[in-house]
Amino acid sequence: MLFHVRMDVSLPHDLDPNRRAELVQAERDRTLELQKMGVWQHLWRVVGLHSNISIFDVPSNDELHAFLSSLPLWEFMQVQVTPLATHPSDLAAQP
Ligand SMILES: O=C(O)C[C@H]1C=CC(=O)O1
Repeated sequence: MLFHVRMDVSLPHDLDPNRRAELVQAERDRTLELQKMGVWQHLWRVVGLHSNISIFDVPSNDELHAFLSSLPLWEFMQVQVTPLATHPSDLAAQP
């Protein structure tokens, strides 16, 4: 199942800089891991914001939630999920 996911990150302004650097590195490591697993298929930055638009491919809603909540920045994110279905006019979906 494909999901369009938007993550808006809001780190506290008074977060210790070392803790911030650790979290950002851990997030990067986990993001790369999920991409290598084929779970996190696309990742784009939203221009001008600490936000991203992503496409995930996972078997179920529960597994998507597990992957998203495994992200080190999870507690600092607002996440919007849109499940995707095949569009009948998509050329790639034509018989
Ligand atoms: O910065 C972000 O968009 C949040 C998160 C998603 C990937 C990553 O490396 O960090």
